[in-house]
Amino acid sequence: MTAALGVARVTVTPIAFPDPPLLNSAGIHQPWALRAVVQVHAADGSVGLGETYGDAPHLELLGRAAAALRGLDVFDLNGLRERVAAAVGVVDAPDRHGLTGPSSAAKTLARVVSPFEVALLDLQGHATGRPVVDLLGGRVRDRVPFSGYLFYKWAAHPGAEPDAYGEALDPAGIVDQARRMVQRYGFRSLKLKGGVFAPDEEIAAVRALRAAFPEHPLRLDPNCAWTVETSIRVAAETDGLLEYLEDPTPGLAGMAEVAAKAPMPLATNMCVVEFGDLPEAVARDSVQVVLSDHHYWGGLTESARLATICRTWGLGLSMHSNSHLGISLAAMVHLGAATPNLTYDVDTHTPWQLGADVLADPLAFDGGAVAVPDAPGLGVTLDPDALARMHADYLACGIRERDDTGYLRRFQPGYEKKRPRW
Ligand SMILES: O=C([O-])C(=O)C[C@H](O)[C@@H](O)C(=O)[O-]
Ligand SMILES: [Mg+2]
Repeated sequence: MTAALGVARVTVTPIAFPDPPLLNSAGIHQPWALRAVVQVHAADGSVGLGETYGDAPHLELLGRAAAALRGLDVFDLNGLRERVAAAVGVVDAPDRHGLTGPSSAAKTLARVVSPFEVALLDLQGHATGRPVVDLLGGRVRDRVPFSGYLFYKWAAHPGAEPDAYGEALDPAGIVDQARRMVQRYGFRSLKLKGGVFAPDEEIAAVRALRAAFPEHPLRLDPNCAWTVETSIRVAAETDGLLEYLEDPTPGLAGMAEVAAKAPMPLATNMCVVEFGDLPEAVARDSVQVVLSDHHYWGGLTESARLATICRTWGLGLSMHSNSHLGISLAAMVHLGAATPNLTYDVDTHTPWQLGADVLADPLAFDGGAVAVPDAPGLGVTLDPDALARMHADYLACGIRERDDTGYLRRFQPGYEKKRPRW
């Protein structure tokens, strides 16, 4: 038997990168998105990478976990979970925007474990000479398909220069954005982030997308901005237009009421957000598609277990995404490639990072898909200069917690986050 490979030390580096003014049901993205890069250094000098949220309360918990990992065998993922659970304790650290649904101690713990688990898998890959996809069960596809993620947005943050995508505040703006995104990345399905304008305006945008892209499967996600009644009405009016309707209304009970009448499947990354949510969701038939997200489901191996549960209960499966960089994209690609029942194209914010990355060799999109790397581990390499620059941006930007609502309130003082709003 080969000797265990122990963790020598762990670093967690908070970083920031420019984020366009994207609107959602919580408000608007701030000028900087926060992330944290985890580097797990093994005793043989190899380094595993992970990426996660960079909000201050989360960073504090990451620090506690990082301090507890010395000597852990990089193959001992159960040991990782035990150590992190002991270091973190029972803590519930919700995010302010609420775009990933309710928080709990179990979900908080899963969020803290995740980047370390990805980094250990990266290390396992380096130790064995195998890509992470092989450690997750082997590849069932060579390319992972993504959907183009469309947002209502301002042309620029107030006082700043417009970004490359410009303004999108009506159906024509959304169609124009979709054209640019499809042209540049080749996406073959499209998701509109809704919950920003009154439902009829968003239905009009979906109709305009259908007219401009007759072959692209479409999705609409208002992040729980609608009542049950509004959701049922919108579902009826978008019959035949959407491959799924994502999180129209809050909660498993409300979603079940909508699902009973909606002509299309309902998807969620807001009401099934941890394993404990699944029994009720299945019993009520609240959702037909689960959007996993390794950042809050506890990492890649736990997300693969979620996929098995979805298959058992006949649930569709895809992946949720919020602002992320290339380490997370690589992790999503390996997971997507190892998941037989990935039934829909995966979400990604990659176009919205406008080229920023911490990697020397970010994975590229071709025909809307990303080829699964063959190199050992995640198959990506950190760019230490980029990391240092983005850490300096973190120190200088002054943002310590994502707050879409507070930022919008600066420009629209009466703005309130309401779920449901309509
Ligand atoms: O429900 C979703 O798809 C998201 O929450 C995705 C992103 O978080 C997005 O809404 C955002 O960041 O504004
Ligand atoms: Mg969603």
